[in-house]
Amino acid sequence: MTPASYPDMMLRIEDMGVTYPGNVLALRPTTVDFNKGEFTVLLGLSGAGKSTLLRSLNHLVQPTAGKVVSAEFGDLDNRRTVRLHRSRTAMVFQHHQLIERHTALQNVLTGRLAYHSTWRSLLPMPRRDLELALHCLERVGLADKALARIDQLSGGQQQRVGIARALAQQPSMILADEPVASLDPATSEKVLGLLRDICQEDGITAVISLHQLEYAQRFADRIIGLANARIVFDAPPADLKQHHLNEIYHGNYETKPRTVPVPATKPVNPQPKKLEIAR
Ligand SMILES: Nc1ncnc2c1ncn2[C@@H]1O[C@H](COP(=O)(O)OP(=O)(O)OP(=O)(O)O)[C@@H](O)[C@H]1O
Repeated sequence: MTPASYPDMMLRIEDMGVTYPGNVLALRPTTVDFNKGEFTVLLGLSGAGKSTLLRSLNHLVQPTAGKVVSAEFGDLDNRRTVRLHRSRTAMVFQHHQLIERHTALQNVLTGRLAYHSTWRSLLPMPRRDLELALHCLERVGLADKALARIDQLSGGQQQRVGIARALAQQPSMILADEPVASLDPATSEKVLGLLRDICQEDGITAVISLHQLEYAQRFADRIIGLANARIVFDAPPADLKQHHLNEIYHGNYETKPRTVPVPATKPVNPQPKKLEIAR
C-alpha cells in the first residue's frame, strides 16, 4: 500500500492486533483507515479494547500483529518513523497528566518539547513558542489563566489546558482517551464541543474514546463500536441502530426513553391512625 493511493487516509491499521502478556486478547487483527480531518469516537463497554486501539495508534501500546501506517511517514516499523509520527500526534488523557504545581502556560509549553533537542529544552523556551502557547490558551478560553497554577483550576479548566498543550504540539492528529470521564455533564459537553470545533477548524484528525453514547452521537463524524476485542460497528452516528447497540453493549442499552418509576404516593398529611385500645 502506498499512502498516495488513499488521498483521504491519515493513518491506517493493517491486520493490527494486540495480545497482552498472559495471552490477553485485547484487539483482534483489524484493518481500519482513519481519514484526514475526521472526528472518530470509539465506543464500547469497559474492557472492550478502546484504550488499546487508541494507544496502539501511536505505539504507546505495541501491536503484536500487523502494523500501523502513517500517510506522512510510512510504516511505523522503526524508531525513527514512530518518533516522527508521535511528534505530530498529540494525546489528551482522562486525568490530563499536567504538572499541578506549574502554571497553565508552563504546562502548555511542554507541548513544544518534541520540537527541541534534550539540551535545548533545559533552556528558556524561544519567544515564538511562548507566543504559540499563549495563543493555544486563548483558543481554549484560558488566556487569563496563563499564570495560574494547575491546582488552582477547575477540572474543566484543567482539561482545557490539556487540549491547549495538545494544540501547542501543532498536531495533525489528536488521540484522546476518555477525556471527559472525570467531568460533570455540562463541562463534558463544553470540553468536547471545544475539542471538536478546534479539530474542525484546523483539519486535525481526532480519535476519542468515550463512554457516553449521547456525546458520540452528538459530536462524532464516525463511530467505531467495539465489543470483545472486535470492531462491531463502523459508520456515521445516523447509522447506529438498536441492534448495533445490542451488540456493542451486550444487550444492555435501551435507546427508548426510560420511564422513571413513580414513587408510591403518600398522603401529605396522613390521618393519624386511630389507636386501638385493647380493652
Ligand atoms: N497492560 C495490560 N496487560 C494485560 N491486559 C491488559 C492490559 N491493558 C488492558 N488489558 C486488558 O485488555 C482488554 C482491553 O482493555 P482496554 O483497556 O483496551 O479496554 P477499554 O475498552 O479501554 O476499557 P475501559 O473503558 O475500562 O478503559 C481488557 O481485558 C483489559 O483487562
